[in-house]
Amino acid sequence: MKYKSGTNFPPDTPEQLGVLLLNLGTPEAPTPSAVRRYLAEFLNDPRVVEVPRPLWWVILHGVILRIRPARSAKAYRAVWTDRGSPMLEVARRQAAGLQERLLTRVGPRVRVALGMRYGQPSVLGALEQLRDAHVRRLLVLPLYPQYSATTTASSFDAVTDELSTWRWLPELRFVNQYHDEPGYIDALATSIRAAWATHGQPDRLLFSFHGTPQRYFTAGDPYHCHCHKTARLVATQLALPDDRWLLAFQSRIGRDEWLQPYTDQTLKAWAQSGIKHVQVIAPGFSADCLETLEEIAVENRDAFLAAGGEQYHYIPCLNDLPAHLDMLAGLVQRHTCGWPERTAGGTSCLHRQVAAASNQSASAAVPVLPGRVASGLLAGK
Ligand SMILES: C=CC1=C(C)c2cc3[nH]c(cc4nc(cc5[nH]c(cc1n2)c(C)c5CCC(=O)O)C(CCC(=O)O)=C4C)c(C)c3C=C
Ligand SMILES: [Fe+2]
Ligand SMILES: [Fe+2]
Repeated sequence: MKYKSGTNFPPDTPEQLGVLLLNLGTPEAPTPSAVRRYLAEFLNDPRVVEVPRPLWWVILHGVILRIRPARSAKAYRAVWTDRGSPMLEVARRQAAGLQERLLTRVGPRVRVALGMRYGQPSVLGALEQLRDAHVRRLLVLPLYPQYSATTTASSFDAVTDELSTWRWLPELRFVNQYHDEPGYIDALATSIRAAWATHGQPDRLLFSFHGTPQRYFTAGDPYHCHCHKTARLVATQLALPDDRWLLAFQSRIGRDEWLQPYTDQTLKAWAQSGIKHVQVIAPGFSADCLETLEEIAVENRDAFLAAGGEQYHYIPCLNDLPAHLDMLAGLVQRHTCGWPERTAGGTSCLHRQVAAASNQSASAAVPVLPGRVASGLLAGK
């Protein structure tokens, strides 16, 4: 048969709400061969590298995949732990923490699965896991606060490519971005305040975001604007004067112009101009990874100190901080709002049942719907 099916369920099997948590992915090992496999998949994605395919194939296989894997593997070795790649380890904790919160807030019929856009655990495996748990409504949540076609849209492609091979599709919703979500801004501001409490206020705070080629921005990608809005909202919440912070873009690859200013050049210029104490936060990364733990926390630190800087502090990503997971759970609740649930007796809109339940109890507190997926109905926590 052309289209795939999952397990058959008896007619009264309760349906589940599924949350597919996605992140970029990471190599399986910090070795040149594993990194080559990872980069071959990642850099072959037309959302990431918008260059005509035949030309890109020659550059990728003829040059990049011959040189970069060994260099990147060395960097990966510097951040690898006994538990593997930091990004994957954090992602597992994020998925478990989100599952736990949703079980409490939403009810027993909600499943969280983790998928990586490139590598393992795969998007395919995560979708199959949810399908086999009888998920009939699926919320896809890519862990990229700022929308970019290179990341967010690429996650969408991976999900829909797989779903296009299925016979019975779930209902589908997709979180596009959460760059100005109040809980996210609060969590970032809280992390920065904690760094100030430990190290004092720096001369400058740098918000460093992963870069993208400038031409993607010119072509209409909103990523640059989302990054700026995130940084501005955090700075406003901290009441930081404009001359005490800046936004910059890191991780540039190749010779094309990428979004500016560049993180490494900015830090070096600051040190050379006599700025002694900086703190760097990377709000676009939902989990610490190679780009934060090696590039920001080691490489850029060394460069800043070598250029005359004296104090350099990297403020970790939100990772599995309770405030981060609470924000993600709230986001899931809001984005699943109004989803009706199919019950044994037919389809019923839980909105109406919640309204009825809260009419009965004047407190209108979080309504308890035993045995049902109250999913988005309990929006706003
Ligand atoms: C070549 C183009 C790349 C674009 C465009 C790009 C955008 C982009 N990436 C992230 C997040 C991450 N990128 C990470 C690693 C990484 N990124 C690229 C290339 C592009 N990224 C490469 C080749 C690599 C691999 C490492 C290397 O060889 O330098 C990671 C870390 C993954 C890990 O295993 O820890 C993250 C996270 C975003 C958010 C983004 C656009 C907005
Ligand atoms: Fe990247
Ligand atoms: Fe990098």
